[in-house]
Amino acid sequence: MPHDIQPRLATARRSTNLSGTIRVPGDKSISHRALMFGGLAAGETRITGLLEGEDVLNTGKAMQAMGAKIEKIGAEWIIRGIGNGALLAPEAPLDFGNAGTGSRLTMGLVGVYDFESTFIGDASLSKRPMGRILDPLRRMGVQVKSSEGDRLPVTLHGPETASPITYRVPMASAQVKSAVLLAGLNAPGITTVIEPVMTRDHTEKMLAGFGADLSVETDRDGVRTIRLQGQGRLSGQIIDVPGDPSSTAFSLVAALIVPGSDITIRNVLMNPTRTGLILTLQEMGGDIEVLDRRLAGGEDVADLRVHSSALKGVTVPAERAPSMIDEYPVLAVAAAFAEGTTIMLGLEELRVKESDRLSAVAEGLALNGVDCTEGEASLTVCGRPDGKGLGNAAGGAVKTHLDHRIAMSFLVMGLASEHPVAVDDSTMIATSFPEFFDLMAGLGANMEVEGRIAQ
Ligand SMILES: O=C(O)C1=C[C@@H](OP(=O)(O)O)[C@@H](O)[C@H](O)C1
Ligand SMILES: C=C(OP(=O)(O)O)C(=O)O
Repeated sequence: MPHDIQPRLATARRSTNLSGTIRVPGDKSISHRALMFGGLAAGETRITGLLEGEDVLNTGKAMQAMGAKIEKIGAEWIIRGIGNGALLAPEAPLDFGNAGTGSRLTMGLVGVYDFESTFIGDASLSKRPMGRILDPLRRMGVQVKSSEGDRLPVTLHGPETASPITYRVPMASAQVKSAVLLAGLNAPGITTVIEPVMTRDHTEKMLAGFGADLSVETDRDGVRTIRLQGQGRLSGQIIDVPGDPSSTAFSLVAALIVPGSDITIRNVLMNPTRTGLILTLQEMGGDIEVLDRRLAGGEDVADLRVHSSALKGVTVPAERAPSMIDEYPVLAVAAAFAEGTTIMLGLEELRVKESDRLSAVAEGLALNGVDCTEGEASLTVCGRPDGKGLGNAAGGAVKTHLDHRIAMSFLVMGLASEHPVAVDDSTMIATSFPEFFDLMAGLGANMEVEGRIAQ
């Protein structure tokens, strides 16, 4: 587990001419759901392209603890599911490590069962708010024991029969939407989720693919109403997981800011609920060609060809936040190399990720010489296109707070800064992107991980 491993300092240094063709690992959101729904559905699910990051593997372990059979044969993951409504009581607490998605979706999935399930995680996950999931579960009749402020550890015990609810999601969160829908799978009747702001729609699409009786209606204002008929049959599927756009973001921004770069990233998920970063970087003047757009397993995918570009500052509207919520740290890095000012709005959800990403980014930028201002829910970054003076000549390391995206984003920053950029811990990168260092090195990026304990 990453939280038992000694932190490892990592440093990135100025690089030139990144080049080559890569494939990033499978999408994390789809991978979690593939294991969950495959573990729940009757019959066999076969998955290729699964992200083998620690977050996703913890979801697999939780499904095994509740009765699913999961094995890897060659490149394929083969799941024998237990059948909707038939999960077994886990004998020990379910440990989700660093993963908000794994823990929150599983709370919905199993919390409504008439037995006890306990959820634990690492120091980062234990600080994150779980009330957003526990409130709708309480309304469905679930008894909840939680730590102060509705944090982990959490123990749930569902009623004999869960009550289906109508729930308006109070914040833009695919995890909350998904948890309520998954709870609805085991409640008789129709569970309705109203989503005022659209977030990633993998749960809806994939549940329908597994055979759930689910409908989505969108009104003129874009408010979505998702209705799920509970206690239906789900059956095993064949899933090929496309490349993760959130992992793609790091090599994409690196190629834009490192002079002389020309890279291609193959098989990237282009679901429109996930492409806000690409749109924003294109608006900033980023040369990103979207090639061979195609449909694979019900999802849009494409290859991206990226050349280094002179970027300019833009204002990123609040409405775009859900489609790029995990990409703001690396967008802030791109903004540090853009001409002029970039203003990012609608960032309140960044405060409750693996770290308070808004303050972690602002502190890391300031440590490395970038002029930036942290607002309550906004970030303003004044760029320096040639990277002159950026980085930390004294070797000061960015505090990553157990947050993989902070670690990877600042390592990307070091590739175009005059001075090196160091991060205090790179072990968490394995939660979402174990191949990060190898892929970046293959493109010619100058990064190193030290085998010593960070300060
Ligand atoms: O549903 C998902 O797979 C995810 C939803 C988002 O979280 P929120 O629902 O908290 O916005 C995102 O940040 C996370 O990485 C993955
Ligand atoms: C927020 C993230 O994940 P999670 O909520 O699953 O921990 C992320 O991967 O950036």
